[in-house]
Order: sequence, then C-alpha cells, then structure tokens
Amino acid sequence: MFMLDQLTHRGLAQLAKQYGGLFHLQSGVLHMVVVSTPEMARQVLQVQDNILPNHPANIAINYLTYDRADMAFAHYGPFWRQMRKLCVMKLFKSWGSVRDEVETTIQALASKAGSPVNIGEMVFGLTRNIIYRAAFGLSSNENQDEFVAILQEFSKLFGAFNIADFFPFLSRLDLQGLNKRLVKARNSLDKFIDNIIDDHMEKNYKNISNAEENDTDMVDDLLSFYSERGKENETNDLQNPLSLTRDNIKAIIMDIMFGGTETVASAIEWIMAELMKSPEDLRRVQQELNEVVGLDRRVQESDLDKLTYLKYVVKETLRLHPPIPLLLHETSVDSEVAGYFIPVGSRIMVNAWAIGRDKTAWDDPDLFNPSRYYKENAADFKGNNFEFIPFGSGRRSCPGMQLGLHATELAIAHLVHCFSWELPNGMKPSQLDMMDVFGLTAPRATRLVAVPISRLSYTFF
Ligand code: HEM
Repeated sequence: MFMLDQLTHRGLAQLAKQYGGLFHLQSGVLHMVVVSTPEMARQVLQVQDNILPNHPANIAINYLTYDRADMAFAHYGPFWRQMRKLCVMKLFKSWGSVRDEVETTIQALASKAGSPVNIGEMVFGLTRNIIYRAAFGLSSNENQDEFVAILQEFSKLFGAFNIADFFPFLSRLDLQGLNKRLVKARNSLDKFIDNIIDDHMEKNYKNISNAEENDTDMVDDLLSFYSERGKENETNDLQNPLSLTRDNIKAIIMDIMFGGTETVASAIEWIMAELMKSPEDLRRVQQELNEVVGLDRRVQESDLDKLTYLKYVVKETLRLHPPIPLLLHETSVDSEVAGYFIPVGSRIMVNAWAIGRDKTAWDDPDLFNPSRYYKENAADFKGNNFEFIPFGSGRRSCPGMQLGLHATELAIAHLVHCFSWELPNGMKPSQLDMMDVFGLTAPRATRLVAVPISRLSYTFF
C-alpha cells in the first residue's frame, strides 16, 4: 500500500525504481507523476517545457504570496517574464554583502579557534545575514529577529497539511485554525515591510540631490519600479508590468529570502561535511589554495576562477545533495509523459536527488569523487545535462544560480583557507552521520560540528 512517508526524495526514488523510473499516482483528488531518470527529466523539462511552466501553489502559498504577486509562484506569462528579468538584471547581482558577511563569520570563527563550532547554525546565520542585508540594507539589521520569526511562521504555513487544499468547501470552517494564522502572518509581514519601505522612501527623498549616494539595497531597487498607480489599484498591471505594487515588492522579497537562504546554507554545510568525511579531498583543496593564494594573504574574489578543485568539490556535493531534491511543476494543459495521459493541473515532480545518483549516468554514483569532473565534456549543472540538475533546467530553472554559487564558493574558500578542521571528541571521519531530512530543502539530519584551527601566517586582528 502507498504510504504518505514515501513522498520523500528517497521514498519516491525507491518507488520509481520499482516502476521503471516513473511513478504515477492517480486518486480522486490527486494526480501526480514523479520522474527519476535523466531521460525522463529531459522529456519533462526540455521537450514539454511549454506545458509544465508553473510551480503549483496551495491555499497558504496563494495567500502569503499576495495571490502569486511574486516570481516563483507567478503563472508563466508576461508578468512572470518581466519579474524574472527584473530580478536577474537588477537584484541578483554579486552583492557586496556576501564579502562582508563572510568576513564577519571568519572573524567570529577565529575567536573560537580550538573549540567545537556548530557549522550548520553558523552557516545558516551567514546566508540569512547576506540576504537580509542585500534586501534591506545595513541600517535595518537590528530588526532581524522579528523578520526571522515571520519567515519561520511562513515556512511552517507553506508546509502545513491543510485539509481545505483537498476539500475547498471546508475552507470557510477553518477547522485547523490555519486561516487565522495565515491572516496574522501576512499582517505581520505587511507591517514589517511597510515600515521599511516608508523609511527607504523618506531616505531616498532626502538624498535626492546627493549624486554620490549609490549604496542601494533591494528595496531601493524595487522602489524605483514602484508606482503610485499600482498602490491605488493593487493589481498586477500587465500593460506595464514594471510598475510594481507594494504587494509585488513584499512577495519578491519573500521569494528571495526563501529561495536564497536555506539552499545556500545547505550547500555550504554539506560541502564542509563531505570534506570532513574525506580528509584527502580537504588536503587537496588546501594545497590548491596554498598554490593560488599562499598563506600570507586572504582569498579574494578574483582567485575563485583559479580554484578548479574547489569548484569540483562544490559540483560533486551538489550532485549528491541537491538542496532542493524534488522539483515541483504543474501542467498547464492536458499532456503525456512516457505514455501516460496527464490532465491539466497535475503535479509533475522531478527527483533531482535520484537523478544525480542514477547508475546508468554516473560511475560509482554514491561515491564522493570530485576528480570525476577532470575529464573532457564532464557533466555540468547549467541545465543541459539532465543527469545533473540541482538548479533545474528550462524556463523555471533557478535565477539565483550565479549568486548562490558565488556565495558558496567564496564561503568555502575562506573557511578552508583560514582554518584546518577537525572533528570533535576524537570522532573519526567514517563516523560522521550523512543522513538528510526531507522538506522543501534537504539539509543534514544532524548539524555538523567541527573544530577550526588557524592555519595562516596572516593574523586576523
Ligand atoms: C546553491 C544554491 C541554490 C540552489 C541549489 C537553487 C536551486 C533552485 C531550484 C532547483 C529551483 C527550481 C527549479 C524548478 O522548479 O525546475 C530554484 C528556483 C528559484 N530560485 Fe534557486 N537555488 C539556489 C540559490 C538561489 C538564490 C541565491 C536565490 C535568490 C537570491 C534563488 C532564487 C530562486 C527563485 C526566485 C526561484 C524561482 C524561479 C521561477 O519560478 O521562475 N535561488 N532554485
């Protein structure tokens, strides 16, 4: 019998194996297809891109994204296209906040050298700070706790099982009290971001004659597309999609907070865990850093392109631990996948986790082996090799890929250049727990704890 706990990347990979790579579930209220081989992913993401262009939403997502006023849940069409262009061109640039926040983390680690550090918590704090600062600017840092509480409640509500998603007529009864929580969460976000927007508008107004003012954050950038007309009419203006409403601004900020925080944190923590588990690979990365950077100065962004082995380590970790293990799409018309009729509105999941470990596509698929990318025409994750899709592929693939990779590579380069790392209490690399937990992302089941030991002749203070 089909069990709900099989709906994880591991459970679905097992089921797909039994059914030749494709698992198809059809019941009265649910029509779902899970594909788990590179060839099926190609069929779905490339060939059928035009019929699977949307991410499915539920009641919570509709409400918390102001009725899909964001990018990630906007239906494919002119509004989504404009939002995506805006995000890629204006917002997802290489933010200075990455450099500054990595530096703050390294300084904090240096003061703890010799003692065990919870890497998972540290890295999550790092990515949250990067994105918070990029979105709101430096001066808003003191309100971070309030915003994190809002994010956490949003996250719980996104993931909550709501019976009204399956039986809409029950929504008005609010049997689980979820409607009340949704309204409260959205009111908190409204209040929080409205204050920030008002502060920014006032600041920008005062600085209007200051030509040297170029220290903008994401809210500043978004405000340059904000229209008073949109404010009155609060709808997505398709005639002029670049006139944003406050709802659009709030919803985009939430996309970026959700899209960019846990994904990058999960990648960095997994990379550190794989390196702790494989001291020989850690040694090779450090050797490369010795050659490219040396021990008398710190890593700079311009060094990253020369750190080939470090990039292979990042790739290999994303293959084994894609931060988003299941890509969730929705058909916009009736269609067919591998001979199955799929009606409009069905869920199609692509199991990126299983595909990265596919035996027909990868030699020794469960082995962590960064050297596999040395060969010519090695698979890459830019979206054309369907055996390697941690960022997805096609028009709904990740628009934050460059930024996510930049933050990941810069953080790892500094962490392993500045410090040697040991496991606490004499733990052996083979004893490290490498299990994950399933959710929207698949982070480590147990947080990584390790001891940093300074290794530079350069002093931090
Ligand atoms: C290692 C880091 C990251 C990974 C592995 C990752 C992975 C992904 C994946 C797999 C998707 C969905 C693809 C699909 O459904 O087919 C996605 C979408 C998205 N990501 Fe990322 N991501 C990362 C970093 C980021 C960052 C840093 C941001 C923003 C600053 C971001 C923003 C988004 C957004 C807004 C979408 C939705 C795009 C749309 O629907 O058009 N991601 N990401």
